[in-house]
Amino acid sequence: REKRRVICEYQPTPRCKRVAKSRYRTIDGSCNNLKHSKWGKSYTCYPRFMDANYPDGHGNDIMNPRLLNPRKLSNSLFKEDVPHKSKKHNLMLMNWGQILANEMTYTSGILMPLYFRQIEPCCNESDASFHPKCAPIFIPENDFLNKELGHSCMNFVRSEVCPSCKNEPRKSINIRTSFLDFSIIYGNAESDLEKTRAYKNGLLNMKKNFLEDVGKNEDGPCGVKWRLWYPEVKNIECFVSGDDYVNSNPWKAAVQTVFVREHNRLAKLYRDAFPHLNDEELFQRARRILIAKVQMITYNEFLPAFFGQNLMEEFELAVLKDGYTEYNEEIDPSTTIEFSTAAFRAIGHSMISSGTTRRAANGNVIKERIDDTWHYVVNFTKGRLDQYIRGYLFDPSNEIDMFYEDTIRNYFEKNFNNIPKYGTDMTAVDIQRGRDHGLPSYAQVYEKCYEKKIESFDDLKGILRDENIEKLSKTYETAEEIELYPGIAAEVHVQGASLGPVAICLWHHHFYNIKFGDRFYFEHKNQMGSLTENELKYVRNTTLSTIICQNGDTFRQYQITKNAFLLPSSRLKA
Ligand code: HEM
Repeated sequence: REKRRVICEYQPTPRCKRVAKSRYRTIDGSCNNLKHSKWGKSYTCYPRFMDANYPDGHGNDIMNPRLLNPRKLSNSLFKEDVPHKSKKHNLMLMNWGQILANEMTYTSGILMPLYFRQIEPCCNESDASFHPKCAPIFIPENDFLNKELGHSCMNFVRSEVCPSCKNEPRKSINIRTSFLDFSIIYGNAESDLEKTRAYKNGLLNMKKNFLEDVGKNEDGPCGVKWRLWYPEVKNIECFVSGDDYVNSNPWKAAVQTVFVREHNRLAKLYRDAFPHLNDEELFQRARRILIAKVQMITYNEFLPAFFGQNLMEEFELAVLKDGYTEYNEEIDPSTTIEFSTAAFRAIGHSMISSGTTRRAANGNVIKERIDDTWHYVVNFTKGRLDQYIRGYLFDPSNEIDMFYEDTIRNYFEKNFNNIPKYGTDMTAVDIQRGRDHGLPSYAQVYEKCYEKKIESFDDLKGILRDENIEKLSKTYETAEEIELYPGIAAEVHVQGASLGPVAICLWHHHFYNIKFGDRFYFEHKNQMGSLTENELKYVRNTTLSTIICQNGDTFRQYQITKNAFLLPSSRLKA
């Protein structure tokens, strides 16, 4: 019976008696909410903001004959005519977004097959016709990927189904905790701690100030995978952290390294002050403060760049100057599938720029295109940490709009598996993923958020940009059918914000819930893990730039803008 229950519920319900009085959060997010012990936990089914919208009602078949092929949509809606670089924000903002994305959401089954091609034959017609996990994206004959590079099909493997005993439409699994608990460093299962902790003085595992380079061991956690990706490179190195995705690119690995160093700096401070504390206590204390700092950066620096200060206040997302906030045990903090598959992704992916560099302290700029370094961190060697970070501080992110770089749309994963010029279109994949996950349409979400119906393309005036309404009216038969991902990318930004109305609604819903529905959120009072007034004051002084300064190799505070997400003014030297 127990086995049946596990399969039905996907995961058994954790019991909280043992941890209810702990001042530290569990590693897998369980028992954060003591009444609903699975809320926000890792390895749970994604809840939905709205009912599923599958053409067959269940999600076994995602083909909707009324919708265009995702690659055709990508070509007609997202093609970049001119580069749209931000004048205000740098790539560090994009990078923090990616860090948060990997932190709060990781859908089981999506990245492995995409990269490792475990189900390679999705593009083999005979297999595609019977393999239930395949939903390949066919490339039209007149498309240059087909005509010039000879690729007629893009691999697409559906995400894992979350087991359920209910007769309900298909759901997917979130491997991550939904909380901002820096599980990308600590992991989200007890077993992850074995690879991330040193089990000495509360420290995380480092080797010569880098994340542990276990990848050199071919049978180690990354050796096997990396050999599949880059068969031509011998003894490939990669980093080991709570999340394999640390190896997504060297810039992300550099920022994560800075935070691992910060954990160890905090552990050392605690050890100096309280030499009698054991390894476990030192580790948990450092982890508790590091997580608080990550939440501070997110709510005080990252989110205002998108909402603007007025909406931050109105939505109760702004960090208080003093005093405490209150936890609400009725709020479910779980990441919804709409937020992960469309709202956060559409915004983040439009900010990606391939104009990436690393920059030496003497001003030398080394161009290192992001599409050449995807999942290739071997260039991140000793002495280059500051260079990568400086690159992201000085290079602009792309504007949030409907133009996605060719790098993203045509050449994503181009050097995987040694296939020359292989091109995948991440935007087409994103659209197909929305269908895989049965997302509601843009109009359905708009109506739920604002209680107003969208019944014609005219109704979209002022909500979507005019030029985007024009493009969308040529690709969708009706305004009601516009999908959530393209709809969000097409929005007019609300005054004072960098997001449109539906993005704001879904971001607000998410970031409000993971603040007030997280018992350990750093500003909450009267909880087991609440910070003391002094601790809170200390954390409220945190900025990303101070963390970079304290943990980079040679950075000085004057070299970084106070808000590390803003492009430096001309008075600052590289
Ligand atoms: C270097 C930059 C980035 C790369 C290479 C990248 C790549 C990817 C890929 C390959 C996927 C999975 C696609 C699929 O099969 O469905 C994905 C998912 C996602 N991305 Fe990004 N991304 C980047 C930056 C960002 C940023 C800046 C954000 C947000 C601000 C973001 C948010 C997301 C989200 C929320 C998902 C869904 C995750 C999941 O469901 O597991 N990404 N990204």
